[in-house]
Parts: sequence; structure tokens; C-alpha cells
Amino acid sequence: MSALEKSPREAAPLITLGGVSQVFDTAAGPIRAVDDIELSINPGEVLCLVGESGSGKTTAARMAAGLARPSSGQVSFGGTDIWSMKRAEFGTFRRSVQYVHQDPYASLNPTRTIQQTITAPLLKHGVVKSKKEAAEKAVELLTKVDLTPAANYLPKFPHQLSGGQRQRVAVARALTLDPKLIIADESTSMLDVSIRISVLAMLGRLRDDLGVGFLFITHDLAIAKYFGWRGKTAVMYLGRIVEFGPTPKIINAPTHPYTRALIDAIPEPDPDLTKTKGRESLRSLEIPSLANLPAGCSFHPRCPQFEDGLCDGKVPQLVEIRSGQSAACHVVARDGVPEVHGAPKARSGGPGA
Ligand SMILES: Nc1ncnc2c1ncn2[C@@H]1O[C@H](COP(=O)(O)OP(=O)(O)OP(=O)(O)O)[C@@H](O)[C@H]1O
Repeated sequence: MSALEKSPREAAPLITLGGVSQVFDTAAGPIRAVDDIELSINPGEVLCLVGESGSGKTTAARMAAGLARPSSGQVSFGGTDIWSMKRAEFGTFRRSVQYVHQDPYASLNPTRTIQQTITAPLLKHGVVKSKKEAAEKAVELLTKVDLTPAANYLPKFPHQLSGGQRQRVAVARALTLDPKLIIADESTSMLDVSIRISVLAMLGRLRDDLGVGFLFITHDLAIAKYFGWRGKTAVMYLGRIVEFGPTPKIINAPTHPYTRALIDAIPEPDPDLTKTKGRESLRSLEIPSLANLPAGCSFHPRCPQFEDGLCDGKVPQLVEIRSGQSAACHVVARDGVPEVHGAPKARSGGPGA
């Protein structure tokens, strides 16, 4: 069984990305923004996708949402390839998977009031039977995202709201069609810290109360820790998944040198994260271009564990390093994790758990 396969007793995945790649033609030549990734999200599960800017998180998420077609590989919803679905089935899939963008200002129609923004999908898809019922449902949804009293917000336009309030409206709109999965793409990264925390807390409540699954995209492992503690985390680097596992293991006992470097880079004095810090310096801070990737492991020019002839040969595949935790690293697969990052530390919960 490969590292990412589920045992038969686990729930059938809601969404699966099977060997999915996305190639873009650019002025510098073709680039593989996402290269052969395997991911699955079970109903009600939180999967955090973490990596630096340009690692392919948004491209992967757009494919998971059916907003972009993979160059190769398969995206399945409930076991069916979404690109072989009939129109009606594809419509059901699109309603079940809602995307919340980083910048709600760009995704909310500036000419529509909040009431129009929320009621339009309700009426269009027949979730409600009348405008009156739609207005009642809009109040209910705004209340769910803590925009209260809702009546104050309904007549407003997006430009009359703060960034945090706009993001809450975007989440309320995502909830209109009772989704099974919300893809939150850096949804809090443009917000001030205190507002970010309150929006994250609201999303956490929805996660717990509604049982909706999340594909949660962030460049910040500290946020993945907060939001996805009871879920899983996949770490991406230059289009590939380099580490995957339960979030507490990724945070407390990272195995891939890149994950450890990400943890080292977190400026916050988080005691859990600090405990895991590797005190290894990268050989280079420069991220290679996707148009001209180094041979073998694309992290090798930066990796403190680089071995000549091993790391610059073949591309490493994800293999299980510890139970449920896999990494794509030749050295770790051969030698295990260096002493300083040894055994997982005992922990029972995280701040977002
Ligand atoms: N439509 C496109 N055409 C050409 N290149 C693209 C396109 N979309 C994304 N890319 C490139 O693909 C790579 C991955 O981009 P992507 O947005 O998926 O990364 P990301 O990890 O989400 O980064 P960020 O956090 O900055 O959005 C980048 O090099 C980006 O420039």
C-alpha cells in the first residue's frame, strides 16, 4: 500500500487528485506548476496545503475545485472523474466544492449589495422558493459568520465593509449551497493579525459545527497548525508534495529537510514550533525557477543534507518514513530523520483543535 492510500475501513474520499499535473506555457518555456501529485480529502476532513509562494498550491486547488483542467492525471469526486461527468453531475460537484479566495474584494461583485450577493445563488439553484425565504436564509448565513445584527449588513456594498467583514461575506456566500468542501485559499493572509485570528476562529467553528471539509491553503505552517491540527498537512515545493502526514506530526516531528526549513523560518516564538527547529542552515536561499529545475530532487541546491550523486540523480518519490507520515527525500528514506528532529514529541492538542 502506498503512503497515501487509505485502509478499507476509512471513509471513501470526497475528492481525489490522482497523479495530477498542470503544465503552463510561459515565455521562459513550459513549466510544471504541479507535478504528479496524489491527494485525497475525506468527508469532513481538513487538509492543509502548505508551501512558499509559487509552490503550486493555488494551481492544485483550482484543479481540485474543477476550475482548471489538469494537463494529466485525474480529479475524482465521489469516485467519478469530474472531467468525464455529464453537465448536471458536474454542476452538483461544483456546488459541493466552494472556493474562498485570498482577496474577497476581487471576488465579490462591487455593484451588488450583500443581500443580493447571498440571495442570488439561493434563488438561482432553487435552495429557497421565494425572495422572502432567501432574505431569511441570508440573515441566517450572515449570523453564522458572525456578521450581526445581519440586517445592518444586508443593504451594504462590499466597499462599505472592512476586509475581515468582506471575507466573512465570501464565506457566507460559499455556504449558500451547503457545500461538502470549502477550499480556503490564503483566505486570511490579507487580514490584520487580530482580524485574521477571529476569521480563523469562525472558520474553525464552521469546520466543527457543520462537518464541512476544508482544503486549507497557506504559506504559513503556524496557521496550518492552528486550523488543521486534527487534520492532515501536505507540504509542497516547486510543484511536488515533499511531505505528507497528520498535522501534529508535520509540526512536531517533520522529516523532510524543506519542512524543517519552513519551521525554522517561522518568526513567532511558538514553543512547539521552536522545539522542532532544526538549527540547520540552507545552502542557498534562492528558489530555482520552475522553467529550469535542478536534476533529481529540486530542493537539493538548498538542502543541508545534500549528497552528491544521490540527491542530484533521480527525483525522490514520497515514501512512508513513520506511520502515516511520508516524505520525498533520498537521504531521509535511507537514513531516517537526523537526531535533532528525532521521535515525535508527546502532544495531545493544538490551539485550533
Ligand atoms: N495561468 C498561468 N500561466 C502561467 N504560469 C502560471 C499560471 N498560473 C500559475 N502559474 C505559475 O505556476 C507556479 C505556481 O503558481 P501557484 O499560484 O499555483 O503557486 P502558489 O503556491 O499558490 O503561490 P502563491 O501563494 O504565490 O499564489 C508559479 O510559478 C506561477 O507563476
